[in-house]
Amino acid sequence: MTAKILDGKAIAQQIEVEIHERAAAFEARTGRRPGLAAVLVGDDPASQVYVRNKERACARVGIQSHMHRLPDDTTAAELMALIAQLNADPAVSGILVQLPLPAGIDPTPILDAIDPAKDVDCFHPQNVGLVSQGRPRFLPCTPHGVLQILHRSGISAAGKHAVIIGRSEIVGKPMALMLMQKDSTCGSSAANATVTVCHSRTADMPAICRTADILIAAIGKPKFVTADMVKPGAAVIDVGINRTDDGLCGDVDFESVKEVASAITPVPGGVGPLTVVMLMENTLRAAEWQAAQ
Ligand SMILES: NC(=O)C1=CN([C@@H]2O[C@H](COP(=O)(O)OP(=O)(O)OC[C@H]3O[C@@H](n4cnc5c(N)ncnc54)[C@H](OP(=O)(O)O)[C@@H]3O)[C@@H](O)[C@H]2O)C=CC1
Ligand SMILES: Nc1nc(=O)c2c([nH]1)NC[C@@H]1CN(c3ccc(C(=O)N[C@@H](CCC(=O)O)C(=O)O)cc3)C=[N+]21
Ligand SMILES: [Mg+2]
Repeated sequence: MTAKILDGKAIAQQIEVEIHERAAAFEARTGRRPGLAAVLVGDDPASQVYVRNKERACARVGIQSHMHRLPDDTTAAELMALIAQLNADPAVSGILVQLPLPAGIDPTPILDAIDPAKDVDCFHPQNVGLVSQGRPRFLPCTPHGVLQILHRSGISAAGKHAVIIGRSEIVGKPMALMLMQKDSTCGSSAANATVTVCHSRTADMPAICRTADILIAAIGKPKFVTADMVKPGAAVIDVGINRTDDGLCGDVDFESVKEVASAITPVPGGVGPLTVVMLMENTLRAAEWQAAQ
């Protein structure tokens, strides 16, 4: 079997059209644009790329982007002062602090200081709690993007065994929460999957992965998932983005796994573009709620 390639870029473009229309309606109704403040501290090259992609997406869908590029010797106190200013600014609907922060700054108090109503990454404990309880205010961008890829490709997760490799707060853990939800929480079909989460302490991981109908890799290790770890006919979602000497690659060994899987996301052009567009959705959602207050 040769897998169907799930074109994340094309799916993201479809969703962008929908968001563009909603953003235009918002502007017509309120006389102002939704605004996204992005804070980038330091000069990490990957972060520069991601933030630039987010800025460009804002321009395409009709969201005003407010960029804050700060030097890598910025202090935690300076960052806290900026967050307070953005929290109070009515032109700012959503706030994103790009991770990782420079080594000297603990991200937790910074992220916790973001107004939960503007927390478009869905990192604030209040928003994570709401997702966990199945009554989300925002949905975390990358896991939401993965669900959109599945939904818009006609791959139902209901009753399936979904195996996630990785338990980070940004990808693996919220992915598990969303896939196990009973009811529809994201405007796509209810997930209703049976979920297993693997991590670096998991014993006999290849055997667990081979039982997955849907295998989601969020590890951060190039080509970690090989064909022998994949059940024939499984859908494989590659969240990983690794910069190697041969360029960008995912956590999945695409060339071998595509011969076993029924569907697979490429890197680039898979999950990444969905992460960006779901951030746009959250920013618009934030603006709509704030306008209704
Ligand atoms: N496409 C997109 O939009 C996004 C892509 N990414 C990419 O996804 C990848 C993962 O990101 P992120 O979740 O932030 O990464 P983290 O480094 O925070 O988490 C990696 C996870 O993988 C687990 N892991 C590491 N090595 C192994 C191993 N040998 N066997 C099993 N599990 C292992 C870790 O286990 P343990 O917890 O035990 O340490 C951890 O839970 C990265 O490549 C990142 O660049 C991230 C965010 C968005
Ligand atoms: N506060 C915060 N929120 C995040 O959502 C966040 C973050 N910090 N830190 C880093 C990770 C990673 N991430 C990506 C965003 C866009 C692409 C993306 O646009 N990818 C394209 C292009 C990739 C490229 O050219 O490098 C693709 O996969 O096709 C990827 C990954 C968001 N993250
Ligand atoms: Mg990708």
